[in-house]
Amino acid sequence: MSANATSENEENVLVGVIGGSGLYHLDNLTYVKHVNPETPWGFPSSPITICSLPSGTRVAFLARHGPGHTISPSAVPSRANIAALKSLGVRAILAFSAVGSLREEIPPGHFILPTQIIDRTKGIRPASFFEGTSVVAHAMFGEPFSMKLVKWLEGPVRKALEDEGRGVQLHTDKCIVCMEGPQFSTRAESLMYRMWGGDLINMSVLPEAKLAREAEIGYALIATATDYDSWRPHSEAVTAAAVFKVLHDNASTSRHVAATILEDLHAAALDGDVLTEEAGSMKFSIMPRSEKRTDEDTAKLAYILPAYFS
Ligand SMILES: CSC[C@H]1O[C@H](OP(=O)(O)O)[C@H](O)[C@@H]1O
Ligand SMILES: Nc1ncnc2[nH]cnc12
Repeated sequence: MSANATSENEENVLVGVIGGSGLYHLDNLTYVKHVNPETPWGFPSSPITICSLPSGTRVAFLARHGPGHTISPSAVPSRANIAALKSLGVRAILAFSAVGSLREEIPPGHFILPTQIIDRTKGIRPASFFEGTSVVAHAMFGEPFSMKLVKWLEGPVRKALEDEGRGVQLHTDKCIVCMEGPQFSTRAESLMYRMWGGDLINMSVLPEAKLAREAEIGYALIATATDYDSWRPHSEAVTAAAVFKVLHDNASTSRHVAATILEDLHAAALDGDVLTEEAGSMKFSIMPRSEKRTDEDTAKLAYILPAYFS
């Protein structure tokens, strides 16, 4: 285990990609190597693949559920995933996720950049790096995604989808419900989420987005619709089989989008413009130092926030 994240930053990888269901590799990029950092929160879901873009720029790829999809959404080691990406120098995360649609106008196959989240996880997932330590922190989460990053993504993602030519449309400003799973929702729940203002549903965006915020990493989600969940009265409720039918095409389009936009995203992250909301955001979220803070906790938290815990 390393002392802190930045001292491990030999790769100088600024952008990390998290792949969800169906997206287990970015094999349209050049493979460089695998790394598997042990963090204070354990090992990530899978070894992280370092890939190279045509210019030589490196990006990191992590399969959320492991390469053979062996980790259920409730058991994803999100703290280790986010900490491991931070240890490589990652400052912006582009996460992909298969989602159910709660809106008629978002059919399976469409892509979405959500801007809000409703938390329907059940409190069984460790959701903070500060949990179990002697340090209390309250991160801002009113805007759960990095709005500058989301706004930046809109143009390049839309263009990449148009260039691909499969007619995949992009929706913006949507609200995603994150449920616990692993079972899908009942029809009553699905209808309730629509009444609450939910547009999409998945089992993965939390606590990933919260942990990225605590680690001061810009985080945006590209949601890829696979089904209409269970709210449509005359249609079958969602099944895994229905989801699998769409995963392959969605993954192929996701790889195309990633390959098309990552070079510019890396440049934007290097420039810093898309990440100004995150940089320094935890500084005033951490409660004042108490005499109860242990050296062990300080060292642990230095792994993700060396600026405040060294
Ligand atoms: C395979 S259907 C349910 C599963 O799909 C989504 O995974 P991911 O977000 O990693 O693409 C959803 O969150 C569930 O985990
Ligand atoms: N309907 C759904 N509910 C929750 N997670 C999903 N992932 C894909 N489709 C989903």
